[in-house]
Amino acid sequence: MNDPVETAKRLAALKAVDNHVVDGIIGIGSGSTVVYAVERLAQRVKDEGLEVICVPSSFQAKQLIIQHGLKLGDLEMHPELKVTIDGADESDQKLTLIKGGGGCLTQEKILASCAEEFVVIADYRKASQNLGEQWSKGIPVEVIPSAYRAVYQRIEKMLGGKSDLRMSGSSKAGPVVTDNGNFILDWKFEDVKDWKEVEICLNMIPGVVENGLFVGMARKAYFGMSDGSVMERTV
Ligand SMILES: O=C[C@H](O)[C@H](O)[C@H](O)COP(=O)(O)O
Repeated sequence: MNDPVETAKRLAALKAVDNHVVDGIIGIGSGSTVVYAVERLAQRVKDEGLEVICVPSSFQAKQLIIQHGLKLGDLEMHPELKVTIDGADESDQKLTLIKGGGGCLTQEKILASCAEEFVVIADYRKASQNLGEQWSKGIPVEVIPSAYRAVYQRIEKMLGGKSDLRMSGSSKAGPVVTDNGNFILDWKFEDVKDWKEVEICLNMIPGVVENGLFVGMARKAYFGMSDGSVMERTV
């Protein structure tokens, strides 16, 4: 594999799966980095007889689990997870994360919250000192479709910045619809001092289902670097 970003994602995923996965129930995040984690999990199941049941955070994660022949579970059967492994769009020094670039933030946050340990895997482009340095698309906010304008206005009044309704692009006219049948606003923030306060404030707006700020949830992150090493952050 020659693409340095893909190599970095794979190295981070391998290390996280090797260091954190033992027999038990595993939460599977979404996105392109998680693909490598699922591949590694499948390999360990084959080579070592690892006994895992995987709980997906999205349609994509479910497909990955099935394609790799791993055991599929759900939160109703398994509300307590040993570890959840997931990617991120950006992480600051304290492992405050922006997630939801792929629109799966709500289930991802649920899986992160149900796990004894939440481990982040990402490539070097995602590691920042402060949020917003690398990720310029804003904080994803999942909203009930009928409330999107009302939420949009409330966010601007309360927190400033600007929101955009995420659109599907060329393959379908209209907005992105999440796995839950909702819309996504991408809120471009300005001057945030307290991320926890913002996370709570966003979720207090009626019509908001969840937002993509993960504050104080991750304790460990692995970032694949461009030189082939893996940088670890622990908080
Ligand atoms: O909704 C998507 C998720 O939050 C992903 O974990 C995030 O967008 C990172 O994805 P990737 O591993 O493709 O960079």
